[in-house]
Amino acid sequence: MPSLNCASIESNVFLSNAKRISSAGLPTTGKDLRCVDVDAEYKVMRLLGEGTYGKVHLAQHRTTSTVVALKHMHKDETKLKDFQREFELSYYMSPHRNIVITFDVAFETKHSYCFVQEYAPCGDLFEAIPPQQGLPEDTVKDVMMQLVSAIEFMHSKDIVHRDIKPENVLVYDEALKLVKLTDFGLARKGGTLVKKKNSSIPYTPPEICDAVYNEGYTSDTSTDVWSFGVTLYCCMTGNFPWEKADIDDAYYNEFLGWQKRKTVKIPSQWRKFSPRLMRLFRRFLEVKPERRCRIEEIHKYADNKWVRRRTASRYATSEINGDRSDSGEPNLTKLNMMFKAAGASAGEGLEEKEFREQRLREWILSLPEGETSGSAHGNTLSVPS
Ligand SMILES: Nc1ncnc2c1ncn2[C@@H]1O[C@H](COP(=O)(O)OP(=O)(O)OP(=O)(O)O)[C@@H](O)[C@H]1O
Repeated sequence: MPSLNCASIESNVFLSNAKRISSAGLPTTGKDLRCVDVDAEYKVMRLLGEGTYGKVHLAQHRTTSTVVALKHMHKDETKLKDFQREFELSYYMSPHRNIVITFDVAFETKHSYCFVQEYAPCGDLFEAIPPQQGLPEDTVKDVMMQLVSAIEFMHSKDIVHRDIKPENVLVYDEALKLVKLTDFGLARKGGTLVKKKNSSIPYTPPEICDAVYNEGYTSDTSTDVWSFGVTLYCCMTGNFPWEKADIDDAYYNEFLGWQKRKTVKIPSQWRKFSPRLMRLFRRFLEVKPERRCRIEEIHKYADNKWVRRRTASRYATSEINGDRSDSGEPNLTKLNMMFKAAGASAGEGLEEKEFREQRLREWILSLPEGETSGSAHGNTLSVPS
C-alpha cells in the first residue's frame, strides 16, 4: 500500500488502480490514496460550502474539463478510517437517483483527504426554504418523496444516515424537481455501537438528546425517521418545531403533551396542518424509537392534503407578522433557520447554551442596522429560555 505520508507530491492523477468493488461490495480505492497536487489536476473555482470537518470546492478537472465538487477533510480533524468509511458509503449509495453521485476518485494532499462528487448546481435545501414561510405543499411532497426513496434505499441495506437535515439535501434545479441526499459522514450500519459526540440540534431524536456526551448507543433507522419528520416540518413552515427534543424545551414539551395524548390541544404552530399530516407527524415523531414507524409509511399519506385549506392563509399571515394566534397563544418558535450548518457538529465542544448564544450573536450582527427585533419580514427571533 502506498505510504500515506505526503512527503512529496505526485503529479499523476488520482488512484483508481484498485478494483472498484471489493468482495465486500465496497470500493477499495479509499485505502489506496495517492498524494495529489490539487492545483495541478484541477482548476479550483470557488468554495461551495463548509462543514465541520472540511470544505467543498467547485473545480474543473484540467484534462477532462469535468466540473466536480471536491470534498476536502482536514487531516488534523479526520481519521483516515473515518474518511474511508464516508467515501466508501457515499460511493456505495451512489446508484440511487436521489443520492449524490460519488466518483471512484479519492486522494490526499498534504493537509487533507479528498473525494470527488458530482456538482449540485442549486445549493442545498436549507437555502431553498423561505424562512418562516416554508415551501408550497406540492413542492414539499415532491421533495419528501424523493428523499424517502433515498432513505428507503439506504435502510434496505441497513445503513442509517444519522444526519438527515435540509443542509444535507442538494438541489439540482430551481423547482426542486431533483434533489439528492448527501453527507454520509455519520452513516453507520444499523446496530453499530456509536458514541454521542455532538450537541443536540433540532433534528436530533429525544433518545439521543437524552444521552450524555460520550454515552454509547446503537445506531438505528428510527433516528432517520425522526430527523426526517423534523425536516418535513421545517420545509412546511420555514421554522424549527423546537430547539431541542428535550422536556426543558417549552415548544417540545407542548408538542409532547399532544403527542402523548395528555391534551387534545394541538400546539398553535402545528394547527395549519391537516389531521392526516398530524397523524403522520405523530407516527414519525413518536418518542419511543421502537414504536416509531418506518420511513415508507409516508406513502399512505402522499395523496392526502397536508395543509388545512381554510386556515392556511391565516396562519401564514400571522406567522409572517409575528403576531398571536386567535387563541392568544404565542406564535410559534421563531428559531429561524439559523442553526443551519452542521448544527450538531458545529456545536461540538460547546455547551448548548453557549452555542445558542454564539449563533444568536452572529445572527444579530448580520442584521442591517436597527433590525434587531421582529419585522414585517419575519426576522423575529425568540429563543425559548
Ligand atoms: N456535491 C456538491 N455540490 C454542490 N454543493 C455541495 C456539494 N457537496 C456539498 N456542498 C455544499 O457544501 C456544504 C457542506 O457540505 P457537507 O455537508 O458535505 O460537508 P460536511 O463537512 O460533511 O458538513 P457537516 O458539518 O454537516 O458534516 C453543503 O451544505 C452544500 O451547501
